[in-house]
Amino acid sequence: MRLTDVTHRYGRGADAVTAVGPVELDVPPGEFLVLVGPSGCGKSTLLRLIAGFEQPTQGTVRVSGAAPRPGQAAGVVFQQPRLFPWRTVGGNVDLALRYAKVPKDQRARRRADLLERVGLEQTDGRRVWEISGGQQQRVAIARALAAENPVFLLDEPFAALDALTRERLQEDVRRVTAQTGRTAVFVTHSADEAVFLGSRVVVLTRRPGTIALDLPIPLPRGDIDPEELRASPEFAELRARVAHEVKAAAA
Ligand SMILES: Nc1ncnc2c1ncn2[C@@H]1O[C@H](COP(=O)(O)OP(=O)(O)OP(=O)(O)O)[C@@H](O)[C@H]1O
Repeated sequence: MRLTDVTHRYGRGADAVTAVGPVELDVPPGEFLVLVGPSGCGKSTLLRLIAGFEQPTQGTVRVSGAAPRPGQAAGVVFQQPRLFPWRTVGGNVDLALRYAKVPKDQRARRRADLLERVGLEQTDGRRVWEISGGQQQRVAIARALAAENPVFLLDEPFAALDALTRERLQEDVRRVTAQTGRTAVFVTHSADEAVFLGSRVVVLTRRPGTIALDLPIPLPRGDIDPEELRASPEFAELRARVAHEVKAAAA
C-alpha cells in the first residue's frame, strides 16, 4: 500500500475543509498499521482513501500497485457492525462470500472456517438480534475477511463495546491477522489499543492530519499470552510514548 503526497479536501471554495495531508506512507505486505490522532484529524478519511471510497484531491493512493476500487481492494469493518438484520449470522457471511464470487460448492466450508476463526461456530443459524454487540462485531470481522482481498481496514471497530469485550476482540484481531498474514490498517483513539495491535503506529497531528510520529512496535507477534504482553515493561513504555505524542499532537 503506497500513499504518495496525499491530501484530501472536502467541499469547495470558502466551504472547503482540508481533512488530511500531505501524507506519505508506504505499508509493506503483512504490516499491521495503526493510525492514532485527535478527533477530526482525518483518520477515517485516510481509511476511506485506501478503501477507494474517496479519491484524493492531490497525490496518489495505490494498493497492490493499482488505484483501489471499493469492495475489491479491502475488507472494511466500521464502528457499527452494519449487518443485515433479516439474515442469520451465517447468512451475513454467506452474502459476503457470494459478493466475493466464491464458488457455491466452496461457500459452506469457507463460511464455517470464517465463523470458527472469530469464535462464532455455534451461532451460524442465530438471528443477528439474538447475539450480543461484541458477537455482531465478530460477524462483521468474518464478513470483511470473506473476500480475501489483500487489505483489512478497521475504523474504530470496538469503540462502542465494553472494556472486557473490547480486549477479547483485540486479541482475536491480533491472532487472526497473524494467522492470515493480511495487511491491516486500524483506526483508534486509544494508545493502549494501538500498541497492543500494531506492528507500527502512526500518530497524526490535528487537522489537516500529517504524520507526527511513525513508530515501529517491536513486540512479539504470533502465539503469545496477551496478558503477559499487556503487563510487560516494553508494552508500558511504548504505550506511554504513543500517549504522550497523541496529547502533544492534539495540543
Ligand atoms: N463528507 C464530508 N464532508 C465535509 N467534511 C467532512 C466529511 N467527512 C469528514 N469531514 C471533515 O474532515 C475532517 C476529518 O474527518 P475524519 O472523519 O476523517 O476524522 P477522524 O480523525 O476520523 O475523526 P474521529 O476520530 O472524530 O472519527 C473533519 O473535520 C470532518 O468534519
